[in-house]
Amino acid sequence: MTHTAPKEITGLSQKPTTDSLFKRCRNLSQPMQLMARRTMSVVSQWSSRIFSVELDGAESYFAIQETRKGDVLPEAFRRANRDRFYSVLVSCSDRLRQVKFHADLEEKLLKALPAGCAVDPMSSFLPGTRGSLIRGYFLKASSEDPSFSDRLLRDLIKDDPVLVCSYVKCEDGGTWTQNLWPDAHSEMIKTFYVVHSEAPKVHPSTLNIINSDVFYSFEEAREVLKESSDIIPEAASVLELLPSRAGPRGRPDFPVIVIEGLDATGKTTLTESLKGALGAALLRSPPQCLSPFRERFDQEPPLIRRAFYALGNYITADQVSQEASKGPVIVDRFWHSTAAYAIATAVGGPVCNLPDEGSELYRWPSDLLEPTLVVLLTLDPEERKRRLRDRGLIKTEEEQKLDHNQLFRLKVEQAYRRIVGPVCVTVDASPSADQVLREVQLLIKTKCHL
Ligand SMILES: Nc1ncnc2c1ncn2[C@@H]1O[C@H](COP(=O)(O)OP(=O)(O)OP(=O)(O)O)[C@@H](O)[C@H]1O
Ligand SMILES: Nc1ccn([C@H]2C[C@H](O)[C@@H](COP(=O)(O)O)O2)c(=O)n1
Repeated sequence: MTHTAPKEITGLSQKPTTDSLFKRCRNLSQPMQLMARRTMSVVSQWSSRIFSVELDGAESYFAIQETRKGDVLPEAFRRANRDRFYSVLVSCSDRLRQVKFHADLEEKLLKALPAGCAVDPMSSFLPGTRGSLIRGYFLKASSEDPSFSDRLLRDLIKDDPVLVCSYVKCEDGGTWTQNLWPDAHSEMIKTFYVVHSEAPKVHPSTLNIINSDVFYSFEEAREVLKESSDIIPEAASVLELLPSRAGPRGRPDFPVIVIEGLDATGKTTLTESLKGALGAALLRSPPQCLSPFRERFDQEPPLIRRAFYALGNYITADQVSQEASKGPVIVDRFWHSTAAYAIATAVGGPVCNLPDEGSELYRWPSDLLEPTLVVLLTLDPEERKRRLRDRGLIKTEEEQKLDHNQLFRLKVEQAYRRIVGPVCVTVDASPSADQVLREVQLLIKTKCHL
């Protein structure tokens, strides 16, 4: 089968040596050098990458090849009746700049692109390689003015940490080429043929979870806040509230019981009752002292938001240690919530995309106090919705959103159950508040001898 290379790439494939690229890097400012080095390291393994485009919530994968072998068109290229696509992937050695830029990119693209363009989330990764996932968007250009998108992306690539590719249909229509554009630091342009790729065995988002979504040590989470303090003044205030290091993990004198569950499963009701019934101290994570900063961190990308919640657990752990030398302690949410919500958010799609049971992603942080018992309250979704409505915090239009989020809630609940470390017991929270209290008291008696 014959294929004519698309015009824009003909004659541009002079590839400079790695050495000449490094030399060029040395003439750049330090942040630019870092950016260039990161780009080079990503580009050096470009042809081994798999690309994933999210279309209507489902992922379509494609690989790239230097020579044309077979023409199974990836889903992303089959659907729309367009003749041009682009990908914009964010890659930068400064992780804060990377996540902040990515967080703003979709809006930036949608604002700038002409009407009729579509922007879908996409990512690229090296199968099985931890930390290799980079995220961005797949653009379907408007056929009315294709040169507009070209110009926009050429401007973007000049100063911003992005790798841009255009996708052009081969003249015989059988397949498409991916053309990796040169950026500000290189003259490389590479052309590949796109081919369908099967879904990887493990969902690609799991490759970047460690220290991006879930933090397994105090130091790793604190480092993110330290890096953020230049751009987020509140981060400096949170750093001041932190203990100097993770507290000792020795067994507390009195039992520490954590109550976990989705919102409106009855945690507040139960923890208040347990406090009275057991004469226990009641603590929560995030702790009260972080309340003034929570709203601010909830607006940040996952890297920063999750580091904030992770650190909240260490502050609570310190308070727990002190209280547990005097009597039993009840804790409203702790590390299970931090990890389960983070994993469920990071992993798109259905429950089967979650890391398998036994995955290292569900391990308890080695430097965090282990509770004696974790009680996970579960509730039928309809009853939970009824309780939310009765509580007055739900409006009719929000119910639709809740239904839509049902998949997310299923993932949170599964992730909760898969976390290993302290003993975690599931309790059905649908009986009356008194009955739930009695059941949990019995559990505490059996497991904590209290
Ligand atoms: N066992 C129960 N039976 C019926 N209603 C209950 C029960 N437990 C709690 N509720 C009611 O359900 C609503 C949610 O309960 P609660 O605030 O304790 O949940 P929560 O898990 O702490 O929620 P959130 O995480 O959103 O703070 C409240 O109106 C509460 O009175
Ligand atoms: N220890 C914690 C407590 C809470 N979170 C996050 C997870 C959810 O996004 C949200 C739920 O809290 P609520 O609205 O019920 O107060 O907060 C966490 O990550 N870690």
